[in-house]
Amino acid sequence: MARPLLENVTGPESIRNLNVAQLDQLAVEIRDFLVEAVTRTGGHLGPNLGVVELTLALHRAFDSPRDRLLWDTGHQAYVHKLLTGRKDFSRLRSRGGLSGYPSRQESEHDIIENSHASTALSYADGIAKAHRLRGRTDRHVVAVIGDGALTGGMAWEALNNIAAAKDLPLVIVVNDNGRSYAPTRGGLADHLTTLRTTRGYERFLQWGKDRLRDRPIGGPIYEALHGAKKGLKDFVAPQGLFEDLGLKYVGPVDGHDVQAMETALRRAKSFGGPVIVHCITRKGHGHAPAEAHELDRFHAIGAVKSGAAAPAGPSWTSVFAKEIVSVGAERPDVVAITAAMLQPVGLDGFADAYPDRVFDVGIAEQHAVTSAAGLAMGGLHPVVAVYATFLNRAFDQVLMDVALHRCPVTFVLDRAGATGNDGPSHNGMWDLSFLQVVPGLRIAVPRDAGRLRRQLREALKVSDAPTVVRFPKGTVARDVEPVATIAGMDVLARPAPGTSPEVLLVSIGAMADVALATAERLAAEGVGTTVVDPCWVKPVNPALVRLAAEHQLVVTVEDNGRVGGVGTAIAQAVRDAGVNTPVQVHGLAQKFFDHGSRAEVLAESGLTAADLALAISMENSGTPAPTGVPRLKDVS
Ligand SMILES: Cc1ncc(C[n+]2csc(CCOP(=O)(O)OP(=O)(O)O)c2C)c(N)n1
Ligand SMILES: CC(=O)[C@@H](O)[C@H](O)COP(=O)(O)O
Ligand SMILES: [Mg+2]
Repeated sequence: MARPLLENVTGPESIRNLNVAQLDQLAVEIRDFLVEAVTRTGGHLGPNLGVVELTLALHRAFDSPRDRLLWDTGHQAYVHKLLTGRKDFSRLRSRGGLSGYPSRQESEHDIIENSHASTALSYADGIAKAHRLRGRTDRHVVAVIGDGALTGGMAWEALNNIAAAKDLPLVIVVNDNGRSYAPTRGGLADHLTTLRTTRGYERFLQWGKDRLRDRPIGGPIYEALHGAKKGLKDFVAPQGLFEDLGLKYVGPVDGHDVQAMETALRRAKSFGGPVIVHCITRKGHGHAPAEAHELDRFHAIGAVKSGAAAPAGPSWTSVFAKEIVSVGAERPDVVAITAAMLQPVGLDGFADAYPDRVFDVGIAEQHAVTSAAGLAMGGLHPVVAVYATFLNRAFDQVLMDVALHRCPVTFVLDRAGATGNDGPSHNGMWDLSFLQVVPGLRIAVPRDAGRLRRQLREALKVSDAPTVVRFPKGTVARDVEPVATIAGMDVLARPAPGTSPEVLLVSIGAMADVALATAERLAAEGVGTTVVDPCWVKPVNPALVRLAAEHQLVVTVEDNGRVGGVGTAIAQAVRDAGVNTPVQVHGLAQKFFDHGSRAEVLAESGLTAADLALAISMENSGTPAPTGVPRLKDVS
């Protein structure tokens, strides 16, 4: 379809003189653009279809970037990007293309790049206070937060502070579509539903809108009714949780009505203190297949390429999903916890089979972990299934609530290692580092489906310590059977007959194929390599230290940040045992990676067979590093 209005949008100022009909037409054009573009590249189609009118109203009521617009989680900022001069979505989430989240290097209109949910209100609190202290009282801060993100604890820590700062010019837009992926759970969600679905209040507003809107005097009366004092709302809707906190509340507003949204936002802006604008939207709005998609309203879709080959095999997640269901039949003490991601982490089958043994705590990873400690203290064995990067925010809970009490909690960390397209805050590259310091906690890193099934069961058998099983995103690696086992470790390859064992290549988890290919390259140079997979990487297996003593060089390869990871722990154990074999540690560079494919992120850190073989050969022969290959000392 032609998109004449969208084509003329070069920045927020372009939409400020459009009339209602033009805005409605522009919304149609934006939706059409999003469906076409995001279907081609993959991305967060549903959330962005739900915020078209909301974003138009925001950029009309406020003056970005002077006014700061913050997007919680940031996956719903595509329309914001379109309205701030970024229309080339052809390489969305691919290296060199637009990020799938706000990006400060892309635009001065973008402020938060972290894709971890429930943070926007805290940023807003800080920025608004900074404006006040710097005398910038004419600048507004607006935070858009979803009903899902509002179930995160940080959001309530922020609200507690914001509510106390009566003169803080801060507008909080609650984008309430009733869903994270699935319908949002919990008492807060129920309260929002009450506000949203109180028929009397909605019907009353609709009556006002229909009858008053087009009359000359109707507008102001409608405005007065819509911006009703508390009395009206109490009369037709229950006392608001937010008002109990001392926050002004405007809404619920139809988030798909640009005019109503703009009116509400301007009213909120005029208050001069913290205000909640509760807007009601529909995820996937305006695109029938998304609206009909019961699972998650096209929350995050893959690229729909005509004729694209089907995935090469099952995903890591699906292997876990199947195994945990069979474990559930054998172990009535096993229960599971998700942080609003039941299906993405593979617990949907378990939930279908054992509905009473799955708990969706909302986007509340800290609560998930300590609640798991409670479940364990109650005699159960909880499985906490989260994306690896999201466990970061529950580190203290793992350390002091689970490990200190030696609770038998099993953490299943999906999307561990380089994920790539979701940008720097989604790479699960931290867990093998920060979990190293947790006393008693044990970590399994399966290399394939067979090991995932086995190690999950091994983890669930541990009754006096927390355990971790972590695996990457995507298609599960092919099964690699060991040629031998040594004290629970799998030997994947030995030096060719007649070749002395020079290099001990320690392959961690899904890096097995890269490690084996590296060993082949080294063998071609006559370098004898033993490839070993420890399977359980924490604590370091003493047999690995003994193997190190039998080789001239130890090389470790892991899909985690280099600093403080498994390789570092092995180097420390080798040193502590008085073994002088040098250890060469390979992992992801300790940096924030630009979005790109998993392969691009791994290659950027030299985690390819070619780069590893070269680095090992150089180390082995002591020759100076050729240009281009990151010397280990050069890669932080
Ligand atoms: C700490 C954290 N946990 C989980 C996620 C994964 N996640 C991304 S979007 C999303 C749902 C967000 O729901 P909501 O805030 O209501 O926004 P909507 O998609 O409905 O617009 C979740 C759980 C995340 N980004 N951050
Ligand atoms: C925004 C967010 O955190 C999730 O939607 C994430 O983007 C999903 O990642 P996967 O596509 O790997 O499930
Ligand atoms: Mg939502």
